[in-house]
Amino acid sequence: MICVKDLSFSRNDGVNKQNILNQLDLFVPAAQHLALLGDSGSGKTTFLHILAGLLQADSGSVSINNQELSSLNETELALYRRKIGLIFQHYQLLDCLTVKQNILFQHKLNYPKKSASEFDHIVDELGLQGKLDALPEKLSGGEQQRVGIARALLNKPQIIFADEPTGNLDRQRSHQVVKLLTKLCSERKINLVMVTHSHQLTDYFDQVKVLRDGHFE
Ligand SMILES: Nc1ncnc2c1ncn2[C@@H]1O[C@H](COP(=O)(O)OP(=O)(O)OP(=O)(O)O)[C@@H](O)[C@H]1O
Repeated sequence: MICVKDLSFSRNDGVNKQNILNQLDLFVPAAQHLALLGDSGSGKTTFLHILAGLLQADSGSVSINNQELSSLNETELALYRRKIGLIFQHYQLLDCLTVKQNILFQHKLNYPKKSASEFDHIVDELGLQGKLDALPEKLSGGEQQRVGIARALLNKPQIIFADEPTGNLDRQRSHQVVKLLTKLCSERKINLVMVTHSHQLTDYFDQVKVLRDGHFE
């Protein structure tokens, strides 16, 4: 569950102050999926980073599953970040590692002593069986993004934040990836927040918000 109240964020380069997000309110019930749209520069990534605990708001509150992010110290924030999944436009895979190693990488860092019990199942659902020993450069964009999704899901996140995960894919692949991502999140009751430029992809979501000039339309 995501609850945002009266959230504002600005950037200050020492000379000028730029208001980026102004008094935003948002409620996404547990397990629901939100699509976040808006023109380039409207603040979508900034908002996503605040929800993910990577940036701190100037004012207002962000509560994720009843945990107020501004009240967390650095250690608690690090623990919070372990419980979320991040998916990026440019996949952020490690070029020198195989698909299998990429999928397991974050899980190994977060939980060195735990086995990745869902590995086979997730790889199967994402159709990556035949690709496990390949390097990312040998994969298509859609396949690389499915690796990114597998890596995020393996940590059993409570929430997934996806920043334009289809930004590098054609229309057909975009639909395939978003359909799969929303299905897998629904089955696992994961909250999903996805930034996109595409209105055509919003049909897969419970809620759609559009950012304009720092406000929700
Ligand atoms: N590190 C930074 N330093 C200074 N300004 C920044 C920084 N990152 C973003 N901005 C500014 O904040 C505003 C919002 O940027 P943001 O990346 O959140 O927009 P966006 O809606 O995600 O854009 P896009 O769709 O192009 O990715 C923009 O005016 C941008 O120039």
